[in-house]
Amino acid sequence: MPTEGSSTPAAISLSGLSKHFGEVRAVDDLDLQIADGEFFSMLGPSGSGKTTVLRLIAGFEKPTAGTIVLGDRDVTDVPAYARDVNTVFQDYAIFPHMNVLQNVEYGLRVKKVRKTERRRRAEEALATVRLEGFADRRPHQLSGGQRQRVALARALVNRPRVLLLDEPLGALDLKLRREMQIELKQIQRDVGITFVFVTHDQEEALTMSDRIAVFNEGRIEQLAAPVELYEEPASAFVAGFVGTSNLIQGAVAQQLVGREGTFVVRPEKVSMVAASDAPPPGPDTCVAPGVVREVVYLGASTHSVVALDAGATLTVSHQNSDRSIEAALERREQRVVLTWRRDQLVSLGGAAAPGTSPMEETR
Ligand SMILES: Nc1ncnc2c1ncn2[C@@H]1O[C@H](COP(=O)(O)OP(=O)(O)OP(=O)(O)O)[C@@H](O)[C@H]1O
Repeated sequence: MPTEGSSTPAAISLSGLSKHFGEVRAVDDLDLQIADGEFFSMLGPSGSGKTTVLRLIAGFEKPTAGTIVLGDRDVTDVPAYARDVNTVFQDYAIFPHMNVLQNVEYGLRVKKVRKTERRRRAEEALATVRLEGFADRRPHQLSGGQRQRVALARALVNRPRVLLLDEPLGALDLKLRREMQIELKQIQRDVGITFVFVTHDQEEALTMSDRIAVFNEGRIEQLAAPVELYEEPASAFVAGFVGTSNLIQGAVAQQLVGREGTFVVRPEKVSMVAASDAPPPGPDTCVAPGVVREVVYLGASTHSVVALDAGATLTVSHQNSDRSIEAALERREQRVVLTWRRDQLVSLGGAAAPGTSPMEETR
């Protein structure tokens, strides 16, 4: 999977890629390599340029500058239909008047593949997406998740080198979406095709990806494996976009951490205790008294938002496997003490995170 030092060429290489729409720099001087067989996600807020990158790779847009190489072929000036990629969109794009099998066969028919071969490959693709037995159904007789699988089979049947997926699960309800995330990852592993997946849902990206690029204003803020992205965010923007972040900066950092800078500590790394149980601050431990402002019960976990006497507001998360331990403290206006290990602080350079309030972040 990794590109560096590998002898196989990257599935996709973007160099100095830009796309401007008038004044808007939708994609701004992007360099990116995606490895063969990788499940790669582009994550970012609305308008950050993810879809435009996907459309440039597909050939639906012409770059303002830069090159696009698929494998060892420069396709920058190659039209969309002649590129070895397929795209799956959120809105399925399957033909309502054809049954499932005809839908899946369609691309092969256009390419004039012989009937027996066509049938064999379509049935294989339907098996891959676990839709055997649905060949004769019409799209309106399928659930949303099944329709999305037909769209996926339609793309896979062409055996593209690269599959581009633009928020393909966006129209599904949360439960189905979670199931499809796991399934999509399994299918990708089975077929071994490079998947480039666009989403603004950080949990979805963390669940499925080998690597994730976090986009902000047409540029990549950080490119890393899910664990690294979450545990070691490179900027306040990434910390704020991936997971719930607690920022400690300015005078508060000076007081709680003992030095200047901007720091992040994740909510599940912070403990909330009664003042009488608080440890003394030490070289390894940060200790911060405060008042509980909000309590958000989320089923498996509870988030408490605590206004620290030092000035910052932090979110604390704990699992509800043992409700007795912290439940007594989870009351608004309760005085508490927050503690965390100093080595669980991530030190950040740069500017502050986007202005989400702690309550928005917990939901
Ligand atoms: N055809 C177009 N004409 C003008 N501006 C465009 C066009 N397509 C995209 N843009 C602009 O380019 C920027 C990036 O858009 P893009 O769709 O790539 O973002 P995105 O990260 O995919 O957002 P979303 O998650 O909402 O789809 C936005 O400011 C958008 O308004």
